[in-house]
Amino acid sequence: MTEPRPIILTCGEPAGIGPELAPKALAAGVPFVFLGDPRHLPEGAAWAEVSAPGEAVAPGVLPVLRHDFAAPAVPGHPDPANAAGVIEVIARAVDLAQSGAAGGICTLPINKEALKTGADFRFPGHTEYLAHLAGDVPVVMMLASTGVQPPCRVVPATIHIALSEVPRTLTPELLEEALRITDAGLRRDFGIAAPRLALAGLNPHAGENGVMGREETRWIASLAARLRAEGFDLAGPLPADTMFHPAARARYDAAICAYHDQALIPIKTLDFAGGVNVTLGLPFVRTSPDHGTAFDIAGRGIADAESVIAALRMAWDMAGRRAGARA
Ligand SMILES: NC(=O)C1=CN([C@@H]2O[C@H](COP(=O)(O)OP(=O)(O)OC[C@H]3O[C@@H](n4cnc5c(N)ncnc54)[C@H](O)[C@@H]3O)[C@@H](O)[C@H]2O)C=CC1
Ligand SMILES: NCC(=O)COP(=O)(O)O
Repeated sequence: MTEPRPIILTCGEPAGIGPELAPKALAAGVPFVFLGDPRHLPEGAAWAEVSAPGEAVAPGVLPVLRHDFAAPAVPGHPDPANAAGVIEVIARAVDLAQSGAAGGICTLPINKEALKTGADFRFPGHTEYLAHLAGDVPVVMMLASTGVQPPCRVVPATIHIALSEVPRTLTPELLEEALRITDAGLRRDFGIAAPRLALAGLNPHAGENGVMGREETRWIASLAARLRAEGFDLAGPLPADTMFHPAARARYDAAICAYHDQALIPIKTLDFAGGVNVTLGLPFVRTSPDHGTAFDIAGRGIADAESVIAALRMAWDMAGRRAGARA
């Protein structure tokens, strides 16, 4: 039974709210170190440079593993010169987690457009980039609430693609993989011994027996039946519009949805402040706040730190479970 190593908090987009959230995140009360350029922290923030995760600093002081960027940050205005630094920080955090020097990573938000423009970043987000860095392993994005009961946990089986591409991207293989990774992730990282899964249909009313779309009758229902026969506790395909009220959420531990907004609208509506984004399937722990770079408020000091605090605590819990320190 050993406590895990500290979590790495990656800086994300320096022109977003990430850097101003880092000092506020000390309120999480779990060991972590900020990986980024200290010039991007808010003026007056108490920070101290460390050379490795876990090096002691005074209470209330943000430990910083220094990563020098090309340019200072102007809130709300991403500098293309800094895009490479953002990407390097994520890769460096993964190295630290993979080597065992860190217990896991918690990522502050990146701006996908800024990375594409500034560094021709070819991944739609952290999730896909982390899967690549881990050796192109299959993963799923799960968003988990911490501030509502019954909890809301959602997995979009397809992620950052155009809505018009969803029906052809959502294949039986992809959906089955998402269900299996979610089931395994809930057991491994959330201590849920027998996960109850709920599967959303693709179409309104889950197709209503083929009247409003045929994917459910063509293959989704039979996939669900096969997995149930194998032992999965799996309901569905269900109409997505009635899956997220409290009585419905009480019946499952995670909802597997067909596409991004079907999954993320309910959780961001129910618990924007306390939502945490988790990547399941990676060989290391990764969480993130559920919000983005919020350029509209960056630099004003008003960004709410609840989600990053919840994300750090969740990463610490997951790391503890993997290290055998928690049940
Ligand atoms: N994990 C990540 O790296 C994520 C990155 N993004 C990226 O962020 C960028 C902006 O995305 P948007 O859709 O505009 O979402 P957003 O979450 O950045 O902002 C949506 C609205 O919520 C507010 N908001 C967000 N976080 C807040 C906080 N902590 N406290 C107070 N108010 C907050 C913003 O001011 C804005 O009005 C995009 O490039 C997107 O791809 C979005 C989500 C996650
Ligand atoms: N909409 C959720 C989101 O953009 C998170 O993406 P990722 O960077 O965590 O892959």
